[in-house]
Amino acid sequence: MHEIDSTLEISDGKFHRLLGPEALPAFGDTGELEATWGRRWGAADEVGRLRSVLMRRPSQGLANVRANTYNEELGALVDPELRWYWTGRDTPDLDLLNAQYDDFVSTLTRNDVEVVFAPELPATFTKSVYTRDPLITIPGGAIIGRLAPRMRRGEEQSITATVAAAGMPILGTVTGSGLAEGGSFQKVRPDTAFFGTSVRCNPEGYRQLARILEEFGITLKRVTLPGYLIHLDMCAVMLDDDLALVNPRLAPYDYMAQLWDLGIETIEVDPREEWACNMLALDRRKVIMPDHFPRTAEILSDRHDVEVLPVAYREMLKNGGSVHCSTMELQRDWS
Ligand SMILES: NC(=[NH2+])NCCC[C@H](N)C(=O)O
Repeated sequence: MHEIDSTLEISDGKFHRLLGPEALPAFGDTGELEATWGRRWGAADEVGRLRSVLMRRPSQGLANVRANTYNEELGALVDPELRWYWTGRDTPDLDLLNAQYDDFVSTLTRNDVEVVFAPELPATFTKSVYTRDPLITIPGGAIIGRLAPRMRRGEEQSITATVAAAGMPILGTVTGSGLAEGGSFQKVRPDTAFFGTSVRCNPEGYRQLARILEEFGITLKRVTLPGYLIHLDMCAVMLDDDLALVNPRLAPYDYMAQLWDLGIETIEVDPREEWACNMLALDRRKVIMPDHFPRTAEILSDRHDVEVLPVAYREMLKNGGSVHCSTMELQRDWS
């Protein structure tokens, strides 16, 4: 019999046919994702059982916020080099900030949520605690955005490395002149998400995200945020598949009308608690929310059967973001 000498003859056809390609099941098939990437990464909505979040501890650079930088007009301490702002006249109480942050992390871990930490960045990255913004997640993986202001540009690389090191697929990256921040992205249905364009999220960022999401069967609807409002997650939060909490003084009417068209009932924050929408759902009708919005919390628990887990988080809000801004879901149950 003729022996094949593979260093002289190409023998491929004889066995690659047997070892043939397996394009299907496709990447996003749940069994395929689990077998190839270790688990069912990503999330189809913002209310499914939360399994894993991305966080980063408050920047040590907040120690550089100086009292003599108070800007009367803006009501905040503002860095002359534009690397930070901190609302009010007082410098950050770092002990309080860190203690409140640690309590928030414990509340998550006590509720069996895995916390994946991105590493500390250089001191100029004073807003890097807000891991909501450098990326978005959908079923199957993450899409890395592109942050708008110079004070945040560069967080993307460390987020990419952290997500990849966790073993999660990266499905795309916003490039070119696109600006897209995760705080302005909201999943409301497995096939529908919203993106608020703003001073931080431009039409080109929308165009790129919409194109990537189309591949995954998700339609991205654009709404324009009013004034200088930076992110859609200040306007509304999903509490259940068909229930959202909104702040009608911030949310574009057009956006609320589209929620109603999707069959989503909206309830409103107490008007004295403008920040109250920025909370994190652990599951359907179960949320973590800062404890200084008692009126809205009462509306949720007494009238809508939402379980509210309060955390003290007020110091962090002076940096311009709350509990939703401080987390990005890497995994929620989806099917
Ligand atoms: N998802 C959010 N709403 N993030 C808030 C980030 C706010 C932060 N002060 C910034 O300017 O970047």
